[in-house]
Amino acid sequence: MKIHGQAYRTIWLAQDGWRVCVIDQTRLPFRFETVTLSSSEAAAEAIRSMVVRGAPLIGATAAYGLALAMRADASDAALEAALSLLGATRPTAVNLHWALGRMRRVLTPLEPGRRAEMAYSDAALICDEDVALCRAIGEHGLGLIRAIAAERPAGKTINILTHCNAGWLATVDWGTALAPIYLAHDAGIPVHVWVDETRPRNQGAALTAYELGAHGVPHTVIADNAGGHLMQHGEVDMVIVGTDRTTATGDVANKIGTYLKALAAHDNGVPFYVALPSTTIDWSMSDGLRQIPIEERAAREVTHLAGLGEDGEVHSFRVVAPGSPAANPAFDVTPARLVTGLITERGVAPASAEGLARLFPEQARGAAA
Ligand SMILES: CSC[C@H]1O[C@H](OP(=O)(O)O)[C@H](O)[C@@H]1O
Repeated sequence: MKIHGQAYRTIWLAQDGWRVCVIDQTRLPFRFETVTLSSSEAAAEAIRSMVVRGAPLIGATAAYGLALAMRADASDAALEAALSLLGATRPTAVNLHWALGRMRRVLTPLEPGRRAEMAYSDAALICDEDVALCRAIGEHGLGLIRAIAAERPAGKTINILTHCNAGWLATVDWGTALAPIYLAHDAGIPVHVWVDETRPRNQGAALTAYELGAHGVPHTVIADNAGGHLMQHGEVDMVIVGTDRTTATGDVANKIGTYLKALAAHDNGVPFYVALPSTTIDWSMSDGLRQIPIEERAAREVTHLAGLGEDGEVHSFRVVAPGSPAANPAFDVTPARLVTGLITERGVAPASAEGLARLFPEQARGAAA
């Protein structure tokens, strides 16, 4: 997408052809800074510290992290060490394990001398594929927005609520939940986005608002607890969120707070859609609540808030009483029964094993085997 008129992806090769550049998302929205990664350890730290975040982008960064590792040492031992290092960074986003598993299958059979070249090639392919998958999600999601607009008075603004950041900053480009919104806006459909701030890391207030503003999409940042009230008063026509891992039966792990929005949507008859590439489906899981690992992040993310001071510098402020403990589960699981539909690159599926198997028969067969 474009920032100040310049097209960007979230991850790209440096001009030297081997180091990897990413946008430092911990500095947004106040500073647009890039980080150049030159080792698998740096790639792992970028994922752990959320310099890069979002399931597809985590997968892409891990893939390039393996390429950096193979450039340094392409031995079997080094490959295994890099897979372990990168695989241990964050537990919930399945794209991480999908990308590492794909790269393992590609690299293991190769002579060490060929591994670096192939790793860079497959990492680039993973990025290009992600862009295409997310663009396709956008097209299918656009169809849903058009259908809702057709049921409203001509020209009425379609109000869409989203949680966290599932925009182009969470992927290589386009995003998942925001891709349909970008396409609807560009097609001239009047859309407005309620942007959940998304405590504690504020990906909504800091990243989604930044993205939508840069693209000229009308939006309003709201407290996380305001969404239910807006739904009760008819101010939300649909909800679209992303996901970090969705089971083969349609249970959805996403940023903490998503489940509460799904409950409010269900109670108010508001369609609740989840946008995802098939790389975010975990075909090995059928019970999200019991099987999906939920990342517990540092208490400091709850007790402190980063913001722009009067001096124009970014500071961290304590917002919790000194000495009070804080808990920080980073994701929750929305059961399939609360999900209206899954917007994938192959179309919109009911949130069920049958619905996903119809769109991805080859994957469902493999999981059943
Ligand atoms: C398209 S994946 C976006 C997904 O990832 C976010 O989590 P995090 O910012 O911690 O990586 C959030 O759950 C988004 O919905």
